[in-house]
Amino acid sequence: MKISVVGTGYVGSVTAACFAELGHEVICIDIDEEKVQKINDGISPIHENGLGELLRKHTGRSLYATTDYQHAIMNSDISFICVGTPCDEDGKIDLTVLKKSCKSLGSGIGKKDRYHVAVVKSTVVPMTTENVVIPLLEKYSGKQAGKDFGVAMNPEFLREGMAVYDFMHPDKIVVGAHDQRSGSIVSDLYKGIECEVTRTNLRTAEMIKYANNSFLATKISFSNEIGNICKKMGIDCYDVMREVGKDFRISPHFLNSGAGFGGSCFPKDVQALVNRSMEIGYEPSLLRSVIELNDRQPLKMIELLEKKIGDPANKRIAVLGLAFKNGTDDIRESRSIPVIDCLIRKGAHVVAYDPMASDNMKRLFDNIEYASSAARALENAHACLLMTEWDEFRNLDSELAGMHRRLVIDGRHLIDPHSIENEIEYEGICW
Ligand SMILES: NC(=O)c1ccc[n+]([C@@H]2O[C@H](COP(=O)([O-])OP(=O)(O)OC[C@H]3O[C@@H](n4cnc5c(N)ncnc54)[C@H](O)[C@@H]3O)[C@@H](O)[C@H]2O)c1
Ligand SMILES: O=c1ccn([C@@H]2O[C@H](COP(=O)(O)OP(=O)(O)O[C@H]3O[C@H](CO)[C@@H](O)[C@H](O)[C@H]3O)[C@@H](O)[C@H]2O)c(=O)[nH]1
Repeated sequence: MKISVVGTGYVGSVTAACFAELGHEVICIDIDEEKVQKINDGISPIHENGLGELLRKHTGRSLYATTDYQHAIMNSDISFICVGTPCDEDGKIDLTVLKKSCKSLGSGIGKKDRYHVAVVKSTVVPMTTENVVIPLLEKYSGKQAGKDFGVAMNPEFLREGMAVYDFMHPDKIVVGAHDQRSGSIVSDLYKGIECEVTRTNLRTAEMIKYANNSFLATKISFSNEIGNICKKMGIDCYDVMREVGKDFRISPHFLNSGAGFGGSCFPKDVQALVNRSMEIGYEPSLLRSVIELNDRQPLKMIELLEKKIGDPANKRIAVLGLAFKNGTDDIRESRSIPVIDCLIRKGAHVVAYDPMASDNMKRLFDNIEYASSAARALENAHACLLMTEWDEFRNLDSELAGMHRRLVIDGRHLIDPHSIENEIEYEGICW
């Protein structure tokens, strides 16, 4: 099939490259000329395992990028909308970019005499496709959804760092459709991937994505709550959760207590669902607590630090890990951000290190020191805060020797407390 992908950020570039790998012809559309150029040069616009290889393999053959919506729509049969859907200041989903892309897509569909299917892949709160996307497409195309063009909603469940693998080996493929014909066209695109396609309606597909992310975020906040209670009683919560996870009804995944969840999805998606629930007259008290606990959790790192060293003012504090998780340079909603912010306000001298994300963090904090290695960051530091689950932080040893005080506060349970040598003081956020 001939596919166009609108928005070639994280999800868009992975979707485009993976559909090309499945044998489809793909045109990427973006308003960012730099991204378009990168894709046409076979360079990945984001840091993601395996994506560069796929783009090098398919660019110039079955895949290219353009800023020209009209050209892309004319030369494809299906368009996947993969633009960002952030939250505004009140936590409400911000559909500005989605609406703009629907306007351009609608105009393109209006000028076409062949059937075209518009597919929402962006995460949107339930009923957005029905109440916002379809009316805009109809308005700007002058055509009728279901009759002249098709509409579907196909949420994406990939994880950053594992995005290509997740796209090609999904647990589920969900296709919500306005009409049978669009649903079948979208489902057929996934032939070649070993996974059953679940067919449903538009709003159910939208809700599956929010329920999925909210449940995973709830598992993390639940584990953090148990971890905080365990810490107060001297119980090892990691021993506890390991046993809890053996229950097949629970599973061992996403039970790792720590400094909380970050990233471009969980925080904004749970928040958007809370907001949408309030709009329809339901108070989502559990989801609110999930967010509140997650907001408080990183500040526990500071509480532990102050308990150990007192006022951090003028003390050199090493923050190891800036990315929101390992395997990515993405710092969106990273739990390091509130920690660094708080340390700066308290007058500490912050020295940060991350194997990938320092350049991104420099755009947010240009008033802290950035080190080129963990060892450099730790030189003469009064404490080390471990914030991201990078493997290289699991075996810190000689690096700790240069510290002024060998105090490690572990926000990700990276170091086995039982393996700690005598001269190192260790505090786990939940241990
Ligand atoms: N990042 C993830 O891991 C992930 C996973 C699953 C779902 N999602 C969802 O997918 C959507 C996209 O997320 P993302 O992280 O890929 O976003 P992103 O910000 O990385 O990418 C969005 C892209 O859209 C482009 N864009 C902006 N305006 C445009 C327009 N008018 N026309 C065409 N392109 C335009 C931007 O230049 C950018 O390249 C969101 O709804 C998100 O919630 C993200
Ligand atoms: O036991 C755990 C597991 C994760 N995390 C944290 O949770 C956050 C998110 O991790 P992860 O889910 O691996 O990353 P994302 O790439 O944000 O992926 C999530 O968000 C995507 C966007 O919606 C979804 O598509 C994915 O299915 C969903 O896992 C990170 O800060 C992790 O440090 C924990 O604190 N404890």
